[in-house]
Amino acid sequence: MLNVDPSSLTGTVLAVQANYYWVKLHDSAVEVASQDSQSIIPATLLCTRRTRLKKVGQQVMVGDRVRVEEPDWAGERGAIAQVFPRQTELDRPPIANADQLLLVFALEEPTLDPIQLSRFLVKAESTGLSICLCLNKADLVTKETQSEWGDRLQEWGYDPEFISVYEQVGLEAVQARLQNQITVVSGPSGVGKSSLINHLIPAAEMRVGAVSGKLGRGRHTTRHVELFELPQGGLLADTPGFNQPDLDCTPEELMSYFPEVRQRLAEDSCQFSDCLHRDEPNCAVRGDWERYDYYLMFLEEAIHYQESLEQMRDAESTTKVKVGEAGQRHTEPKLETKKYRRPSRRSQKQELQDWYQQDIDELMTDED
Ligand SMILES: Nc1nc2c(ncn2[C@@H]2O[C@H](COP(=O)(O)OP(=O)(O)OP(=O)(O)O)[C@@H](O)[C@H]2O)c(=O)[nH]1
Ligand SMILES: [Zn+2]
Repeated sequence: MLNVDPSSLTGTVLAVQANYYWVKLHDSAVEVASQDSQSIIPATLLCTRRTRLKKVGQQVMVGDRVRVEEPDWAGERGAIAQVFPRQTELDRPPIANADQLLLVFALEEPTLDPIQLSRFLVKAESTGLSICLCLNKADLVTKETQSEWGDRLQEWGYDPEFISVYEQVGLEAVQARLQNQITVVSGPSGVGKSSLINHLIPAAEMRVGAVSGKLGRGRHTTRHVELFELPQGGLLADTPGFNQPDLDCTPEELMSYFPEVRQRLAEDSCQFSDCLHRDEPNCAVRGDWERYDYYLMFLEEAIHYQESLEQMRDAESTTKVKVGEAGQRHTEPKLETKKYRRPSRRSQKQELQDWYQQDIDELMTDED
């Protein structure tokens, strides 16, 4: 008979497969349980979800902190009885309570492209998580190139780690930034994400990897999300975060994703509250900061995005749902709504940006 305080048995969901959840018990829970039980307390339990949770539609995500009931220590089983409120929630990959993104780029092979990097940074900013930027393959560039990039990125508002997985340089600093955090890895293809992950998570820790197969190639094809334990504490999602750097943000959102804009608006304000920082008079943001042109380029995209949102909204309000005889629903246009179409305005910048997008899409296409 167990005397464990039922509320103390908490853990974090590391992986989800069908209706099963791999829950890593929190150290405190293991400690309490060990005092009360003769059995060896396993580090992870394979859990089901209580019917009660299913009934209220409570989903369980990787990263969720949960309370487990009715542990079967010998069988290493349990049941999730409660999901604690989430601090953060990512869509792609679906992960709860992530603290930060580990954005990995290479200095060479492929050559660091400031526009592609900015695109990823903007996307990373849009998650609201903190960003740890790692520039890998430092072995391929000179110290001067590294310090140039270092200064440049400081100006952008970032504090990158220069690393070389090959030469094992800078990896302790990365480890320190991952400690006790839930981190999601992201970055374009070929920059060394897998190499870095394999370094950070020793093979011995990959036991849970049996859930999804080995970490490494193939992890992209499964679209399976799993958190791995870092030896010094903390969890790392093996699935690279967003691979599609479509910005999908409105102009207003976009500006908040540039540290340079945030900083300028904290010190001063524009004459117009809805200033897009393009050519409006008395703008506090427009200026000779390096990424201002990228801002303008992404702004075009954000404006298009907003327009497409508005068009969708218009389309919704110009159709009505009809219910047919058999109860089937279909939409048909409402009468007498005036139709207006915006002239498609494709500036040079937009074309340039499309070109980059195409480039990135090609880069992003996995082998699967
Ligand atoms: N010179 C150098 N090459 C590296 C370094 N780290 C990784 N590489 C090489 O870069 C290539 C890509 O590494 P991966 O770890 O597969 O990169 P990835 O980001 O996981 O790539 P995808 O699986 O396509 O997303 C491989 O040939 C690695 O051996 C490094 O520090 N220096
Ligand atoms: Zn402005």
